Amino acid sequence: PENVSDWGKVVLAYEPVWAIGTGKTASPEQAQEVHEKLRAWLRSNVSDDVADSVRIIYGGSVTAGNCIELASQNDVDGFLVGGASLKPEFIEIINARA
Ligand SMILES: O=C[C@H](O)COP(=O)(O)O
Repeated sequence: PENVSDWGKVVLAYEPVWAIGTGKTASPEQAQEVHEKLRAWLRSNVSDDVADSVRIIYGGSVTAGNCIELASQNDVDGFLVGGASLKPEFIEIINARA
């Protein structure tokens, strides 16, 4: 933590390996559970400020069809999009948290 001078520029991504490019997506509950634990780790090991400001994004078969529900989770701050970023539906994923 002491080696990072600006936590505002740090983005943490959670990507379950079984979800990358497979069409299998973590459920919103699964993603929330992991993101919440990552944020709790930051709170314990770094600071409240960092825990509250670091963006924790989810990656793994995000689509227009599942992005709204995933984005509705408290600790899901955005997405790391692979395959769907090459399709027109990408705009819907970009706007999922708008
Ligand atoms: O680089 C992107 C991530 O590995 C997720 O890829 P995906 O959205 O095709 O599963």
